[in-house]
Amino acid sequence: SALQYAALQNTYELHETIGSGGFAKVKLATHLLTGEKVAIKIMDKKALGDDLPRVKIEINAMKELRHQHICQLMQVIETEEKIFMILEYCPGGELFDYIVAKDRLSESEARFFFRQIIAALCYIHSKGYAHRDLKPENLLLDDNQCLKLIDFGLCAKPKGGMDHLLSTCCGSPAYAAPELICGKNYLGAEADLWSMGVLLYALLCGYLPFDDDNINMLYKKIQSGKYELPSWLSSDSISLLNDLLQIDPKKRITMQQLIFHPWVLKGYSSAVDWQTRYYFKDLDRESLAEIALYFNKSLKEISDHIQLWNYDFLTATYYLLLFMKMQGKQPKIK
Ligand SMILES: CN(C)C[C@H]1CC[C@H](N2C(=O)N(C)Cc3cnc4ccc(-c5cc(Cl)c(O)c(Cl)c5)nc4c32)CC1
Repeated sequence: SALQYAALQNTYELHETIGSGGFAKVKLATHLLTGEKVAIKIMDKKALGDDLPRVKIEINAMKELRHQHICQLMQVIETEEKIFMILEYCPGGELFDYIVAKDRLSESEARFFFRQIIAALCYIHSKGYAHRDLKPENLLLDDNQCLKLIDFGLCAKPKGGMDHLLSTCCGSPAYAAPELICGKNYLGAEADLWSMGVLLYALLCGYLPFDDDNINMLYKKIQSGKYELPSWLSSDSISLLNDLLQIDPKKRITMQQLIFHPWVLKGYSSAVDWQTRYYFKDLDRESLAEIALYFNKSLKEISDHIQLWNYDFLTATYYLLLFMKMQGKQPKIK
């Protein structure tokens, strides 16, 4: 009811529900100061129960990750009952639906998207995170064919760094690496690379390499590492799939090799440019000035506040003005 969302009053105008994921509801909303659209993930703490830690993991991870192919977390609001995550809006919806609508993608379109997925994962791994739930449902499209990775509820940041073994068996079975489903300790990065192989297969074929209604049969198929090669796959695609879908994680291609793989380079003049394009060393003066003007504060006061990265309303306003500027719009407050 409207009362429940008092926390959003005068800052966001809520619109329709655009999706729901397990214990969350995602609503479209408008950030009133800028008029920009956002997605608000709304969770009820009681309903979350022992899933609450997953939400904290997702929030803490997303606060550290800033990248053109990761859905940006902009603000977090916590009340007695609710947690609200204000997120970058992705009007294009799920990559999953895009593939289904096209049946399957051409090799060049699959490459166009797969290079973006490589960039996102390469960046996440460089920050010491493994995603662990890679699948087309967790890759959204913005309004110019850019992919945005979402759902960091299962991500892991191993204490001892990325060469530290993980043990939790998680993620969606059809995308899970063999070493992960047979309960062995595994490396997050290696498991993500297997999932990228399953994802690439889904992009190129329009269906999954390993699939079965019976979970045990599914596990057997995954552990066999055998999958069908439809006639339309080029030999280059087959060789990359083979490199990614290696049962033995030590034989699986690494991220560093992947960004230079011939299939990934084909038709492009350069390797995958995976570094973040979001520059936060110094803050954007134009966006700061716009906020300072509106709140009648000094530039220094606003700059000092934004530098705290509290993920409050000012953080969201700053992110949205910055994104407006990156889209070539005037970063203006209404
Ligand atoms: C199948 N999933 C487990 C949930 C599903 C919920 C709706 C969502 N969505 C849609 O399904 N559109 C069709 C529109 C849409 C537009 N912008 C979005 C922006 C962010 C998110 C988002 C959702 C969740 Cl659960 C997150 O954890 C994060 Cl980090 C981000 N979802 C969006 C979203 C896609 C995913």
